Amino acid sequence: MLTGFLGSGKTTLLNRLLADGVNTAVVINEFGEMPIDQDLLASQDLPLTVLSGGCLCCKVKGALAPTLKNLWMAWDQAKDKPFERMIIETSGVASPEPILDTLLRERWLAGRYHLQHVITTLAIPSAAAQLDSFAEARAQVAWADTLLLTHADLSNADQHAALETRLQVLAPATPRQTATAGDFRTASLLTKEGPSLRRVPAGDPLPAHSFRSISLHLERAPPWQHLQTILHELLACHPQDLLRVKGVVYLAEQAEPMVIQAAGAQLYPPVPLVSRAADDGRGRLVFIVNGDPTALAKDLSSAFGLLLNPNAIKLH
Ligand SMILES: Nc1nc2c(ncn2[C@@H]2O[C@H](COP(=O)(O)OP(=O)(O)OP(=O)(O)O)[C@@H](O)[C@H]2O)c(=O)[nH]1
Repeated sequence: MLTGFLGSGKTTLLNRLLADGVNTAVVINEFGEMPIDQDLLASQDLPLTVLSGGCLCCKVKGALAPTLKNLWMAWDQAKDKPFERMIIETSGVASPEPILDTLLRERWLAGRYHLQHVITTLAIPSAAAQLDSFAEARAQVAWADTLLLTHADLSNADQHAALETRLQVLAPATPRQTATAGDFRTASLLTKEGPSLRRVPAGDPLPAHSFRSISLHLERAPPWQHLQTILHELLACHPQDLLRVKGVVYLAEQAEPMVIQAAGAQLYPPVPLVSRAADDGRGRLVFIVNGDPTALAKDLSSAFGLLLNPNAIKLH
């Protein structure tokens, strides 16, 4: 299971893990109503289930057991086994407990699947602040078998030290690895076994999330400079509430669709999309917000203006 806060590098790690050629079934959980992650997978030719529009720990928790049962049935009945392992990528705001509760306590599943390893990604520049602010981020660290510290190339010594101080308190004994620019040593991650006896979650109901998502479709292709300016301004105006931007858009100067990503204050350069699961020729952007999303929705509407259809902005 891969977990870790918004934008910390789960999908990047997933792509690295999938590159080893082992047949893998993937279950991706996305908080946003409009899923993006499946388009970001380098390999599209695998058993893939996307559970979107909420977290596996709450809104879509009920979908996990049936999904895993269906995948197991397909595996069991196939002559040529379609996969040898499964990777579950949780949403960035999911608490791992209810997911582990399903995996470890559901008798049918626990008798057929073995939970090998829980990996939690933490982006060094932003993780200490996220751990201070969000119980979900602390739970992701608490349940990890391995902590993978990412974005080392964008971090400085102070950020590293601040995170180390927090981890010494939250998970002093959990092994850690550091990665630079997505250069994960995946072979050593995959051969690791989790604990032979696992702590079983208490199963208590969790407090409700404070997170919401906004999704929109772009009807026109903006030049990158225009889109970049809009996104920079939105990130600057909403430093506390706008946690993540993710999407696939068409740009005026580019034939192929481009992947757009921002996490915290960091806007990443757009990357051409290699292949796309479903292509309707329209750009899609998802914004994950902490707290009331109405102020951001208003700003999105005026910032994107003519690029949008009326009623194109959806709050969830
Ligand atoms: N510079 C740098 N960028 C990275 C690193 N790891 C990931 N990224 C970039 O960070 C952005 C977010 O990475 P993802 O792998 O999509 O993060 P995620 O945890 O899957 O995000 P969510 O699923 O939305 O929570 C992408 O633009 C990645 O290319 C890293 O170590 N260094």
